[in-house]
This record gives sequence, structure tokens and C-alpha cells, in this order.
Amino acid sequence: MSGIALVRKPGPRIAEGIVTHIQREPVDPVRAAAQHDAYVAALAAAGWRTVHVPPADDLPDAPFVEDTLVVSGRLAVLTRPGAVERRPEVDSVAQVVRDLGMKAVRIARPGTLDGGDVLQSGPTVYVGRSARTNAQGITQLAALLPERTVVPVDLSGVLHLKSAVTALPDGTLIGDPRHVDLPGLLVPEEEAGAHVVPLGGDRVLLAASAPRTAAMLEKRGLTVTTVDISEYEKLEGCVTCLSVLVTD
Ligand SMILES: CN(C)C(=N)NCCC[C@H](N)C(=O)O
Repeated sequence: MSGIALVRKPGPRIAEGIVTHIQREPVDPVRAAAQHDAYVAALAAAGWRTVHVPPADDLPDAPFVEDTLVVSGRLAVLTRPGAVERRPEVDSVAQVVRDLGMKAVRIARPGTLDGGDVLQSGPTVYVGRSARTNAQGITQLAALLPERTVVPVDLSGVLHLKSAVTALPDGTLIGDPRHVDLPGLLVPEEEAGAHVVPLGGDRVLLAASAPRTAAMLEKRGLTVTTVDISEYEKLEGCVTCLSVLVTD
């Protein structure tokens, strides 16, 4: 597996990003920029061609590009983020996916959908029913993906479905049963260990804040790359949020 990784650099207002479930802490924009560079370098080292969505310096949460786009094959579903202030992030992403030759469709009002609520694993697409993603958003996504099985999932105490659970390359779901009730969950050693980006083959990307989960996954035969994303974690972000992977 390889392909394109869409990313967007953080802007000078990153510290003003939305915080919902955790205490606000100061975010250092310079450190955030350096961490973003290292994150992009890790994707590139794993063989992904990184494509930068134009910066959106007035939109603090814009580097969390995952929330604006759901990709299934060559179909790009442009979301309608549940947070009104994040909706202006979508147009610039739309332009990039069109330039890449993808078919772009949009979630329409009154639907809301955040990409962070969409977890794809094989034929199944789990979608979190969150404060950001509503029933109409889920219904619209299911209609756009008739060949997939869309499974709505209830959440508690977290921002997005992928704040609580992601999938390992073999399809095993890794997540926190306190936030999400799914059968057969592999429980990570740290909360941030629930966030895994599959890089292709047996390689995964994990936050540096989950060292014991990294060791656990290495024991299962995975090759783990870790990146420090502390400034994004202060804004309820995780490793998945900072990119959208488009496979060839
Ligand atoms: C899986 N996750 C968590 C995401 N895809 N997005 C995180 C967005 C964080 C941002 N401050 C916000 O509140 O929108």
C-alpha cells in the first residue's frame, strides 16, 4: 500500500483550536510546525507522496485535515464539519482532490460529518454518532458508498470515533472500551495507543505518547514509527487527524 498523503501545515493561530473534552493548555505554534514537519517526513519515509493543501492561516484547526475528507477508492466525500467554524476548511481541500482527478461529492445540509468519525476497515465503514456527526450525515455517507457496509457507532466522552478506536493492518480494532462499545477490541496500553495510522504492509504510525502500546504492537509483529505530536494532542488531535491517505 502506498499513494498520496494529504496534509496541511499549521498556521500561527493553531493555539486557538477547539478544545471540548480536555483542559485547554498553551500550544506552541513553532513547536507545532516542527512536529508537523516531522510527521510529514515520517509519511514520506514510508513511501507516501505528500501533497500539501494550501495553508489556511485564519482557521486554527485546519491542520486536522482528516475531518474535511473521506476517501473511498477514487471517490472524495467532502464533509460538512459539525463545528461551524471548521466548515470554511473544506473548499481548499475540494480544489486539491479535484486537481488529483478524484470524483468529489459533498455532504449536504442538514447533514454533518467529520472525517474523524469515519473508520474504514476492509468492507466496513464505522461511523461515530458524535456531537460533530449527525444521523443525516451518516445516511448521506451510506448512500454515497453503496458497496460498503456502514455501521453507526455510539460514543461517549470523546470527540470523534477515531479518538477512541482505529484499525490495525490485519483489521483488528484497537481502542478504549470506556468510550466505544465494539466487539473484540484490542485494548491499548495508553489512551493515545488507540490511534494508529496504517502506513502499508505491517507498518504503522503511532504517537510518541504511547510507548508501551508501541512495544505491544512490535510484539505482534508490526513495525512501529512514532512521532511526537504533543501540540496537537493539546487540541484533542491524534496521529490520524493530520493526514488523509489516498491509496493508488
Ligand atoms: C480523530 N480526531 C480526533 C480528529 N480527526 N480530529 C481532531 C480535531 C481537533 C480539533 N481541535 C477539533 O476540535 O475539531
